[in-house]
Amino acid sequence: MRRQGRRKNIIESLGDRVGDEILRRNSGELVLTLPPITFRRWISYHGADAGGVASPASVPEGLGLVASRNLPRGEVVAEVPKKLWLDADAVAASDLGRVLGGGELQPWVAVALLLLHRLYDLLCRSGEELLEIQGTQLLSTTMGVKEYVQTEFDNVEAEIISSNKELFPGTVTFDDFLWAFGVLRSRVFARLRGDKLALIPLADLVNHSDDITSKESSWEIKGKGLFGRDVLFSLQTPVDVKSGEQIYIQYDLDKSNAELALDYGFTESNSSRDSYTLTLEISESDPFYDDKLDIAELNEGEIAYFDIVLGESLPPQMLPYLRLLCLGGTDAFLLEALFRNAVWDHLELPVSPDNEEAICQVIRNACKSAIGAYHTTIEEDEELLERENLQPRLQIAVEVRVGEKKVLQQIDDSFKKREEELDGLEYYQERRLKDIGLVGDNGEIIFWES
Ligand SMILES: C[S@@+](CC[C@H](N)C(=O)[O-])C[C@H]1O[C@@H](n2cnc3c(N)ncnc32)[C@H](O)[C@@H]1O
Repeated sequence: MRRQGRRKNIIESLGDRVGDEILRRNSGELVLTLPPITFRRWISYHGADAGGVASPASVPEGLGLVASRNLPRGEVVAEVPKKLWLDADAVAASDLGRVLGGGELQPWVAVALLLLHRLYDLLCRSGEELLEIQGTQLLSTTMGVKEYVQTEFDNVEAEIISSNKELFPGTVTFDDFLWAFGVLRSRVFARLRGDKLALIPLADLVNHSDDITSKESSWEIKGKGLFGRDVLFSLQTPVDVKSGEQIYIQYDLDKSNAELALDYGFTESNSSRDSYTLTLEISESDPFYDDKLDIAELNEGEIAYFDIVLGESLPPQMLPYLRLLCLGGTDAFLLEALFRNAVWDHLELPVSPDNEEAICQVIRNACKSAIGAYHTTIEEDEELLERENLQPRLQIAVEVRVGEKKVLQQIDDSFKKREEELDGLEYYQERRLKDIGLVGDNGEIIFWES
């Protein structure tokens, strides 16, 4: 499902003048105005199509790469020379590079500006509506991302865009900048981020399929020519593909549905994509705040984030962190400096019934309040998903929120079960008495022989 209807395929506009001819504005939509044959010629002119093995074509996911003959797994389907990439070097070599000098802009901001500079007269200005994601983590992440992009935009707007009107003659709005950010998020290959950030024309047409489960990367950067001087991006098909079928890769096995929705505008039905990030933090009003903070910093840090995946067990560090968070009363001796080196080892196992019960309550209350913040129930969402003709955006939002709720429900259920099992657990004092030989393996008191 496509997130931004206004862009068709940015790649044609990135490389050179031939590309600039291809995109034209048509009732606010970016459209491909040159016939695909011209685009293919442009690609093969630059030697990027690996001998015509795969061609850009219209597919259900928008544009995609289709095999021109039967391709065995590992066959190279695109080889894109560095001169066609949109990366920090392309920025440096452009008019924009001259203006930026060796400035300190983050790589993505520089590339986003280049994108806007090349496309300035083509952008339409429709604002992007938010998904129907009330109560979800996706909403807070989306809002966080928007705020971050807004801050970056305010800086470059003041320092670069408004003072270089010859490079940006139209009005560049926050929406345009957000669009450029969205293009980068959805089209940059996972390991090509940060300083290595680059948009790779042609290769960026490859769509994702969850049926591709191999962890191996489908691409590499190679040197070609004399002494490997010509760097190129080489994309291979991860599986056999028949002639006429689409080539797919796996974008990222580790991304949750919320991340897939945010980055690419689609979700997967695979339950391992349903996840919830629990954020745990020591309360400043905790009477042992300072000691707990010192201890937390030895391990997870002041704020701990735990990604919990549907159907999988809790992250191993979560219970020890929760034990620390809830430590109090007679158990507070573990916070003393004397125990500092061993405290995390002690927290690996149950400390006391009170502590373990407090953990269950804290988590169950947090789950209940998070579930209560969604404006629909799991059942209502499932009913919605069964409806035909659900708007794609609504469908994504519902899939993300129902997945989050299921994970929260799973966490609540597992702590409910734990609450019922508290009597059967072994706690610190018992372990201690066993260690010094005062209690036997079955809990019996051992008396000294006379
Ligand atoms: C790297 S681009 C791939 C080319 C893109 N289809 C186009 O038309 O330009 C990534 C975007 O393709 C679309 N896409 C890729 N795989 C998809 C999938 N399995 N389901 C739905 N959309 C997909 C999404 O819009 C995503 O943001």
